[in-house]
Parts: sequence; structure tokens; C-alpha cells
Amino acid sequence: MTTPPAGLPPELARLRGSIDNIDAALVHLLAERFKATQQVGVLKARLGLPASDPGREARQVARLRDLAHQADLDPVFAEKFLAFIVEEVIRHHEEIAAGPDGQRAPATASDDPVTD
Ligand SMILES: O=C(O)C(=O)C[C@]1(C(=O)O)C=C[C@@H](O)C=C1
Repeated sequence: MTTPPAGLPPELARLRGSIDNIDAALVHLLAERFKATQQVGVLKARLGLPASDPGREARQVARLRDLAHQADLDPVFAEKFLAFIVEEVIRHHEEIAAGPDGQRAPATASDDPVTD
């Protein structure tokens, strides 16, 4: 825990302590989300699926706007926040699909579900 600067009003120090905890939780939550989306990116590349799924995104936006409304958070902000994250995820998906040299990885026999 960091020590608040001397002379800081105790109420402000307490609130900043809360803010720091929340920011730490957000970083951990985002790290977990990106670990999951990284695996989605690998799966999509293997299956030849497009990086983005606008239908899924529309459902996520509707759900998050609803949740934000219930939580007294600005739904416009919630939508912008999701869009910011999803944009980064799509960039990661495209990099994975392009392969390590920036060229799409060739399909392997194991990608083909038909084996006979
Ligand atoms: O669910 C997917 O298909 C994903 O690739 C994940 C995700 C997301 O970050 O939530 C990202 C891109 C898609 O357009 C939709 C959703």
C-alpha cells in the first residue's frame, strides 16, 4: 500500500485508496479478458473465422448498456469503453490470423474436421 502524501485531507486519502483498489481490479479483470480473447483469436484463426463478429458485438452493446443503466453508469460511456476494448481485441485477432511473419498461417490437416 502506498503512503498518502503528508497534509492530504484524510477523506481524500481514503477515497484515493478506494480508487487505487478499483484501478487494480480493473487491470486484473482486463488481463483475464484479454487472456480469454487471445484464445478466441487462436480458435478463430484455426477455424478460418473472421476477426470481428458484428452480431455478437451488437448483443454485447445492448447488454452492457442495460447493465450500465441499472448500475447508474452512463450507457454511452459503457458502449465507448467496450468499443475501445473490442477494437484492440480485433487487432490482436488479425495479428494472430496473419501469423508470426505477418502472413496468414497455412491450413494444416488437423484444421480439417473431415478425416476420410
Ligand atoms: O466473441 C468473439 O467472437 C470475439 O472475438 C470477442 C469479441 C470481444 O472482445 O468481446 C471481439 C471481437 C468480436 O467482434 C466480438 C467479440
